[in-house]
Amino acid sequence: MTTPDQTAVVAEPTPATGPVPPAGLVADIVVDVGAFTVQVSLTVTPGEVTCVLGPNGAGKTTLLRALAGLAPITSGRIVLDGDVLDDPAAGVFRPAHHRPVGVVFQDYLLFPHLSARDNVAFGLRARERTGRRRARQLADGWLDRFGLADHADRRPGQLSGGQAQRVALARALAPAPRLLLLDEPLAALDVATRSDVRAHLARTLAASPTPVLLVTHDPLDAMILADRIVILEAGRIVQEGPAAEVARRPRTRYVARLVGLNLYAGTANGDLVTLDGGGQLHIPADSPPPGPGTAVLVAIRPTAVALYPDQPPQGSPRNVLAGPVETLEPFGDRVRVSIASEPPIHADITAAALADLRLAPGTPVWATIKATDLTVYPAQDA
Ligand SMILES: Nc1ncnc2c1ncn2[C@@H]1O[C@H](COP(=O)(O)OP(=O)(O)OP(=O)(O)O)[C@@H](O)[C@H]1O
Repeated sequence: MTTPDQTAVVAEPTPATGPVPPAGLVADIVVDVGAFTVQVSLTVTPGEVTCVLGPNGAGKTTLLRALAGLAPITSGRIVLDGDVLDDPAAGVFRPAHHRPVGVVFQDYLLFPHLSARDNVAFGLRARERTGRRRARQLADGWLDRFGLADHADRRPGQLSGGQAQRVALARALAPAPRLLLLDEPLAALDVATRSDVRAHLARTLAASPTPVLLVTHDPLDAMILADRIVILEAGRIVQEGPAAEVARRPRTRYVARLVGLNLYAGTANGDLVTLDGGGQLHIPADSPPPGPGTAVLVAIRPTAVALYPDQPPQGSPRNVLAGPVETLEPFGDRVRVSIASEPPIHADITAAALADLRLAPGTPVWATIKATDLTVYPAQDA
């Protein structure tokens, strides 16, 4: 029950405030470079790491350059923590050096004539107007945190690739940017260094409240570093979501290849899907059947595909495909066999199975997949 005293407290008028702008990045932009157009709508919230994945020429770098203020947008708006950085219709354009945005490109772009300390201090002095002495002290703190205290006096040419990458990250983070943009930050590193630096990057980004947009070609980077994945193809976002969801239900062939799945588009009728590219697949009868004529995607893990040298006996509710082996490639601890069947399919088999089957390009082979190993989902987002 409410006493009169409590009512008086609750009834105290609160000052009117305007709507609180969303924190983090909100971008809805069109960018034209030559004949190519990037058109995306994107948000990144504080503390979130979003990875942008896409094939060569998809527009990933163009997107990052626009957000950094290094390329003008044609139309739309870029808003960071409620501050409008770009809005050509309103005549707003905040130049790159006045944006609270940290940028790390794959070739680091460290100043070759400056020590690691002065490279990091440069970022602080440029953005924060920090005095030289103070900037160097702060830079030493960052280098220490990144395990580089002993390398502060070295120039970039005296650092390994991994160390230089950490200096670049320290330089970008030191001025406390409100958005961090990373363009293929691990691409220039050799395989061994890459996994160390990836682990360091994962720890650093997880501990940072700064929203991060990271461009990569490498699905492993995305799976390890990202809270959310955005797939860019031909300048458009074709899929976005948590990494596990994107991996489980790819919406394009590019994504399916990226996460190592077979993917087919087709039309469902009961428990049979007629594929757009030719062929049919039996889908699980017990799953809720898509309505007749529904456009669906069917995903199959290559490890769920069993191979036989001869036609397997009929009977069980399996899909049976036949065709010659097209290619054989090592894939992790298995061998990926691509078969020119209808539809074409990839199977991942062990080296022992490969030896048993005596497969080579051109060998005829039968592939079976249980209906229960097919994942079926609507081709359009619900
Ligand atoms: N300054 C420019 N003038 C004309 N076209 C450009 C310019 N910059 C980029 N492009 C074109 O825009 C498209 C997207 O390029 P962008 O570098 O953004 O792709 P990307 O996804 O980063 O590719 P990659 O993975 O190969 O680095 C490409 O077709 C490229 O040729």
